[in-house]
Amino acid sequence: MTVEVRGLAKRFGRTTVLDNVDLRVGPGVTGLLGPNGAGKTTLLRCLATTLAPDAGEISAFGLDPARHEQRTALRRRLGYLPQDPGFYPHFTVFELLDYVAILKELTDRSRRHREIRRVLAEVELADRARTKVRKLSGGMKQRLALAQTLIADPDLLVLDEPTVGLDPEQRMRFRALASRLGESRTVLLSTHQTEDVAALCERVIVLTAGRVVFDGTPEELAGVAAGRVWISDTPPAASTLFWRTADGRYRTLGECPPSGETVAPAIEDGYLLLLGATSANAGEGAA
Ligand SMILES: Nc1ncnc2c1ncn2[C@@H]1O[C@H](COP(=O)(O)OP(=O)(O)OP(=O)(O)O)[C@@H](O)[C@H]1O
Repeated sequence: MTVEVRGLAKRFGRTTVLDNVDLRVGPGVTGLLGPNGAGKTTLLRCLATTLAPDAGEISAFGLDPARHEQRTALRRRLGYLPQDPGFYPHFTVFELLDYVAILKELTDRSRRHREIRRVLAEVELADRARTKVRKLSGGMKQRLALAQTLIADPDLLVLDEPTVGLDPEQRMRFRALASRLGESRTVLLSTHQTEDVAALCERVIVLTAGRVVFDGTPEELAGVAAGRVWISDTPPAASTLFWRTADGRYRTLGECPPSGETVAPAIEDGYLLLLGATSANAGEGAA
């Protein structure tokens, strides 16, 4: 396993944000799902060595980020896409990547510039190399953030909501890139997009209130809702989650509606059931 986490705990003030998290993540693409505030970013920050946990152990490539020298060695093998990458707005795209590449110890100028051209091509920003960062669109900034993550070809990629702000074409390109990387590297990404998990991840971990509540394949997550997704001509009781589909029928998650027929569940259904969300939005579906 690339990453092993045991008994990880983190509090901010009185709030327990990570509560005894155990994880093992190996090569391939693993998705981290969880509602807002579940602790995903906090967990990824601990793995990316930007935040020290209060308790527990992390080992990545056998290295312990709590130890200074091992932390440095780990950072050499790590690419981290933070949720809010702070960019210097007056840098050009190329200057910014050059700066990051220097921090990543690419000291040879021509090798470094080759590497920058490589990552710019990966995220389709080659034609923006001379553009100031402040002039990029939101989606382009996100791709620039991804580009800096790829510099020096890290073995472990920790990506916090990498598809936020990407248009559909760029999301597809990201999936292609991430799955290619996942063939030989370890990619751990957080997302709210269950479609990305379905399309891309071999494994999915669900975190809620700082605890791992599911760890399995996307199919197994969908399977949580097996026999609990229905299509019917009449709306169900208002206490279940349902909506009217384009063909005028009702899709219900949870209790069987009158004369309902079961349909195959999606990952999102399993995820929502796991979070106990079937009555949280009761009746909204009829709107
Ligand atoms: N530096 C901090 N100081 C205080 N509280 C924090 C800090 N960072 C995170 N938190 C709190 O920790 C909890 C978990 O936050 P975190 O950002 O890890 O969640 P998340 O699962 O990534 O959420 P989202 O999906 O909204 O990005 C939240 O209650 C948040 O307010």
